[in-house]
Amino acid sequence: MKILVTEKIATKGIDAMLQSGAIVDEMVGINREHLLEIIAEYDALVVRSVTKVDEELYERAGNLKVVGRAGNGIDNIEIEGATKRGIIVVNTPDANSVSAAEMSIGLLLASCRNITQADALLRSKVWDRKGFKGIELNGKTVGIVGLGRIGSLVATRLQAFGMKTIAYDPYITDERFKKFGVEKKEILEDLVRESDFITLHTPKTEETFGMIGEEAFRIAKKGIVVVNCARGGIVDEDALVKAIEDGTVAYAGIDVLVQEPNTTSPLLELKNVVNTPHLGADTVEAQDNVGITIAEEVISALRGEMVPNAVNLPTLHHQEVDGLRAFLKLGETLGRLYHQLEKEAVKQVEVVYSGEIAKQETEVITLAVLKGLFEPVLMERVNYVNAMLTAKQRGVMVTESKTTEIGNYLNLVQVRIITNKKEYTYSGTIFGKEEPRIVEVNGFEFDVSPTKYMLVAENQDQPGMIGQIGTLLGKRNINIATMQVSRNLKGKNAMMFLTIDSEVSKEEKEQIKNIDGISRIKFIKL
Ligand SMILES: NC(=O)C1=CN([C@@H]2O[C@H](COP(=O)(O)OP(=O)(O)OC[C@H]3O[C@@H](n4cnc5c(N)ncnc54)[C@H](O)[C@@H]3O)[C@@H](O)[C@H]2O)C=CC1
Ligand SMILES: O=C(O)C(=O)COP(=O)(O)O
Repeated sequence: MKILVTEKIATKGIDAMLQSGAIVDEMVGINREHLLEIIAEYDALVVRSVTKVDEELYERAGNLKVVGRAGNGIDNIEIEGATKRGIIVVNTPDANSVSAAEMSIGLLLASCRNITQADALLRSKVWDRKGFKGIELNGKTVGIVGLGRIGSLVATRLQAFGMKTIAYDPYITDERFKKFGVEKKEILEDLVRESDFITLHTPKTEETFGMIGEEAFRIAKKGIVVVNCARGGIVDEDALVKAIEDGTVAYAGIDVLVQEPNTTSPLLELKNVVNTPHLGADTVEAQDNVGITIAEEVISALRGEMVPNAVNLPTLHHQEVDGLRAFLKLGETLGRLYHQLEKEAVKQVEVVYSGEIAKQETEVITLAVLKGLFEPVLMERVNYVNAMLTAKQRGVMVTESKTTEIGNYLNLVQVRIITNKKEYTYSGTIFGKEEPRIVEVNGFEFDVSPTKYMLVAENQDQPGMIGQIGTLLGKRNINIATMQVSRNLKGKNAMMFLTIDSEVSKEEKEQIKNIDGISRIKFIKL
């Protein structure tokens, strides 16, 4: 495993990657041309907010499997290109939230109490207490745009300063507003009109870019304070400069700019703005946390394990991932069974979840089914990241259905594969905590612990069949671990499911096929 790190991350993070046996090349500040030249050598790339991870880079990165963003915002990473190629993108969304929230409050206080200006004057040997009269937070209204991880931390902290907290975030529930004691504003304009302070905590998206601009400053109270510790451009920089010059904005605290690095922004010239060079996440605690977390995630992702913070996978929490591991294995096994047993083009895949499992977030199990279904037959890499996209590209309709009713099993996952000719079904369950079992194939019931080598035979339900196959395998020194027979209608068809300890040669397969009464035999290798 070769990992390239292009931006400074904590030593603890690098050590964690090395301890896992990976080769880690730290090339902090590597230039673009050099990066494009060498990226093909690497399995994983670890970046912060500076390195652009885009189509051009993916085109050159033939071995890349994981992009690790040591931090939160992923606006420097093109997700679609990664998804298409099955490259998993992971980040550490929680690891630096507290630091970013504290920085936002720091900027707010520093700007409205003229702390940096006063400090600069005193350093120039002038003791002057005039001209620095600030404003208090107590009793004022702060408008928080985006009540996510950081916005909510800012809210509860500013409440301790005696501030009224209002927020605009149309994408979260009323319960979340209540939980944090924040008054909900249905429209941004209302928030802008009522706020004495506005602090931004949204991601940079088409919708949020420039959301605080000329129009907002036209309706804002005179003398407001604006803090942007989220992403450059969420507050329109030109409009902000104008609003500061005409007195609408009394103070601003700015940690992020559209163009970074940047030493020429007009905001740097304005005395009532406190500017910092994107330092929101720069604390010992946040960086240690980010470094260790990203190392663990990148290593897990390289090992093909589920990572809770994968950006291009369904959102899962740590406990959920742990609880689903056995189901992922089961889903993949059921998907694989189809292609080893049948050859017809798949039109539709329906995954039916019954019992306890139906209460959980099952999307990722469906991805495991698709991974199992497509991976063995496609040249390109198919994994959790691009399995759904692969299905779409192949015109395969994927549906999920759920019932919490418990039948014969506490949990049941049934995969229905529909082709132009017929429907095939494969069902499985989890026994105990971790043990996947195949319990049904095309209407025949079993209880099979899947193993690497298996043999499935369809035969006439007549005496002597089991004996003949058993004798033949025995003669060839192929040990049968388990053998089960299931029949649908007495005297008609039966299906045999054998788990065996070793592979079966071509010649042996032919011999079994020739046994009288066997209509079909398939060898399965998981
Ligand atoms: N300056 C720095 O060093 C740091 C900056 N950040 C940035 O802080 C920002 C917030 O991060 P988190 O709180 O972790 O994100 P989050 O995803 O937890 O929260 C963002 C919130 O914004 C809301 N939102 C999205 N579009 C919106 C819209 N159009 N109008 C109103 N609300 C909208 C979402 O519903 C969500 O609740 C991000 O831009 C992130 O990149 C994060 C860490 C450090
Ligand atoms: O985590 C984030 O979103 C940040 O903005 C921090 O960026 P950085 O890792 O300090 O370049």
